[in-house]
Amino acid sequence: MKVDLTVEPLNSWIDTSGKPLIIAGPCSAETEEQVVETVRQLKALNAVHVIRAGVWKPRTRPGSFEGMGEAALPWLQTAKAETGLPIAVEVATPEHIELALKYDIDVLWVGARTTVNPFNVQEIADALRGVDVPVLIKNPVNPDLALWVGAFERIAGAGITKLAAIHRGFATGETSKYRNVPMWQMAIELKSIFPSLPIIGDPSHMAGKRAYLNELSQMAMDLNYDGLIVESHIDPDKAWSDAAQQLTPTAFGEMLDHLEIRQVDSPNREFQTFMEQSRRSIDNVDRQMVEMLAARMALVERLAEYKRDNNVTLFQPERWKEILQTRTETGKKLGLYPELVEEIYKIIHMESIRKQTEIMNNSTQNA
Ligand SMILES: O=C(O)C(=O)C[C@]1(C(=O)O)C=C[C@@H](O)C=C1
Repeated sequence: MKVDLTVEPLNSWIDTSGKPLIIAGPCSAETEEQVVETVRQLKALNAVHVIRAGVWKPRTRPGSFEGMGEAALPWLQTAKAETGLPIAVEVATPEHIELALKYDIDVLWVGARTTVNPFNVQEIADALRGVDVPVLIKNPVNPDLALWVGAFERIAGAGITKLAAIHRGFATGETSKYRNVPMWQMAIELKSIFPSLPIIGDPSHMAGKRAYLNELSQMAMDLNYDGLIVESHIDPDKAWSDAAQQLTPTAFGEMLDHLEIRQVDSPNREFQTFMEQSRRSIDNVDRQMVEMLAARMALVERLAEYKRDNNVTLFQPERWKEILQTRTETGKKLGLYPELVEEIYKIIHMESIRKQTEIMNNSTQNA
């Protein structure tokens, strides 16, 4: 999938002095005092560029706190007037957009529960036509890259060019220590489809618990993300939503201090030569791996023709079991994770079955 998107670089609409963009603020705006005090403390860190606050909260089940709605917007205006920090809120309907713009909200984000629904995203896109506002789009709740891509196409189609993605992790149904499984490869794939699209990590929603915020933020930085969006509350344990994953502004500042921000490259000559040589060696190994794969496939093809002529099924459970066991054992002895070898062999085996099916079906047609 290769698509074109017009994206203005982040630094054209927000000055971060070359540092990663830091967005922070409470999960929900609860009271004027809570909003203003949180924003004051975040401003004092001297590291936050944009304030986030949930005003309309999509909740899985009715009956829980669904946000203060329009009443909270003047509090955000007060916090902005006092600190000079721009404000971001989540919008899910055309009415939210109208109200957010009426109260001078600077940045809008589309939530994970909205990105899943193309009708909803299109309504938002239509409401944004003719408006020049930065829009951040969270990944859909489920790991469906096309929905995320489609949301960008719809919003960009309405003329929005100040765009960024928020990677908040996915509900996969698997058990994980995280609330939402990061699936980092989804963001990497999005970035290869839209190379100029900035990606912002949302460790709060991935983690679900503040204990995991450090490691997830570091991972996002190591993957060269353009920024972080983190939930911070003056009294997290008393927060009306997402209490377990919010940090006090002070704890958030400490976390930021401990983050290692690495550079994409180094001008050091020795480093450059070493990288150059290592990459040539990797190229060599990779070529051999691909040649080996092709050699294996050629063997499978011959074997499939024999199976076809002798009327034998292509899937051989006992042999497959033996392959998985022996290959993961060999890998383990060489220091490879068994899961890695297993995943690679599952793909190879499926391709082998696909190729054999093709050969068998061809015979039926030719017969
Ligand atoms: O050994 C076979 O019978 C094959 O068809 C080859 C192969 C493989 O790719 O290694 C493919 C399918 C079977 O389930 C087991 C193994």
